[in-house]
Amino acid sequence: MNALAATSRNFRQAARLLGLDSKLEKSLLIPFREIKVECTIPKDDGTLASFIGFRVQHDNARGPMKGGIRYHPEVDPDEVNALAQLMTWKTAVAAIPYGGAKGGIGCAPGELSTSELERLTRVFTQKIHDLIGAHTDVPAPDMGTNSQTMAWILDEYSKFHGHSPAVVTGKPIDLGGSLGRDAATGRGVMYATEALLAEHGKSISGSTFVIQGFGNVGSWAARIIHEKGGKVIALGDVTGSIRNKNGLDIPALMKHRNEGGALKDFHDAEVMDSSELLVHECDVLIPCALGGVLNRENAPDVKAKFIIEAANHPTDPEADEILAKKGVTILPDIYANSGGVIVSYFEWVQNIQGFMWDEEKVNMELHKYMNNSFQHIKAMCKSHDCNLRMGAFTLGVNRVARATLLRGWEA
Ligand SMILES: NC(=O)C1=CN([C@@H]2O[C@H](COP(=O)(O)OP(=O)(O)OC[C@H]3O[C@@H](n4cnc5c(N)ncnc54)[C@H](O)[C@@H]3O)[C@@H](O)[C@H]2O)C=CC1
Ligand SMILES: O=C(O)CCC(=O)C(=O)O
Repeated sequence: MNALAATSRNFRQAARLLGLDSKLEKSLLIPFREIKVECTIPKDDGTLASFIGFRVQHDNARGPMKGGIRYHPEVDPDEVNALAQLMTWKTAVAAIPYGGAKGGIGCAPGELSTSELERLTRVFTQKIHDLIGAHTDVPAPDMGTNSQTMAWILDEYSKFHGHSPAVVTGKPIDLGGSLGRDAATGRGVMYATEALLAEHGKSISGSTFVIQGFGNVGSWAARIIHEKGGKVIALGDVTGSIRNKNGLDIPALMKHRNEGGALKDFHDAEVMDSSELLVHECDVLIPCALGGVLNRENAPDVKAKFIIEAANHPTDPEADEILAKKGVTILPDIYANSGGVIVSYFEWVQNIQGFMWDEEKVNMELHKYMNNSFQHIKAMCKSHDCNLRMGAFTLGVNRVARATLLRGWEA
């Protein structure tokens, strides 16, 4: 099942639990606007290369649409559509005043030079600049993009609309970015994990972790979990996977990676087959890379007791059912990885206020938002007798439905 079919299925299940009117249900599923643009750039060698860029703006009932921009070879319209829809429910679960959007360009960023990436980002921005904005649609980083990408978008957008720091979040601090945004998704993953484990009488310091992905989300999650005393016993990225049953030395691994070393060359670990990573023995499994990685093929072999969905849509519905039967508890993406968009919201607020918060305040507010959402999700689980995914979906969908109805349908 592709990401869009899976996300829409979860939405429909939540709509049924909530008893939503069928016309409202249909209207909430259809995206507000789907943008597809052709982006041609001169490569460094003078030849031309063409790429397709997408931005799907899913819903704006609760506020400006919000969501990342992904650079990856597998970016396709259905996936962007699904990710945009997930953003709508995610911002509602987090109770931040946004709708949902997502964008992407089908490209392999690792195969483009920095100047080619800059040209591509600028051309993409030229094509969509009149459809984004601080009060319409606010992009941010996602897989394959980072604060530098946001700086180029800010600069290109500002040529058309004047200096506009609030048009993107996840910017460099020197351009109005927020302290704590870089670490926010990983830190939010830690707060979410802490809340879930506490419910089960467990703690991060007494648990073992396996993490897939060592980019922005995975490396920060690993680092903060390690700081909290958690033992990260296996870890993998696109280049390979490693393990150490006594716990990987995450600060040393970060240093090794930041000096250009590949995971497999890290001295204090054993190289393992990446196909074993997601089914490795552990208490907590945290996928922090691609979608659909947990499916009917590997779900029966998963040994983790808890799965924290730091990636977007890592578990397909078939795996969801298999894992539920095995008694695995899954903390869903629209809550587990919401730390990133929550601190994006703080960044946007700071840009609009023209006042910068210190990092302590950012992290304290993030903790408060993550804990509040967890309590609200649990309340929905109780009132609808459902699992955490449906608790989060019913919470998010209900908030968007209420906002839509309050705004009215009159033309
Ligand atoms: N950056 C953010 O603030 C947020 C990101 N997310 C989600 O978290 C996930 C990761 O995003 P980022 O860390 O920002 O991306 P990133 O581009 O910084 O890192 C991606 C990581 O995934 C690894 N990876 C890629 N393909 C892989 C494969 N086939 N097998 C194993 N590892 C693979 C890469 O090697 C890299 O370590 C995505 O699903 C993204 O949508 C969710 C919320 C916010
Ligand atoms: O920070 C943001 O605005 C969006 C982050 C994002 O794309 C996500 O949560 O999946």
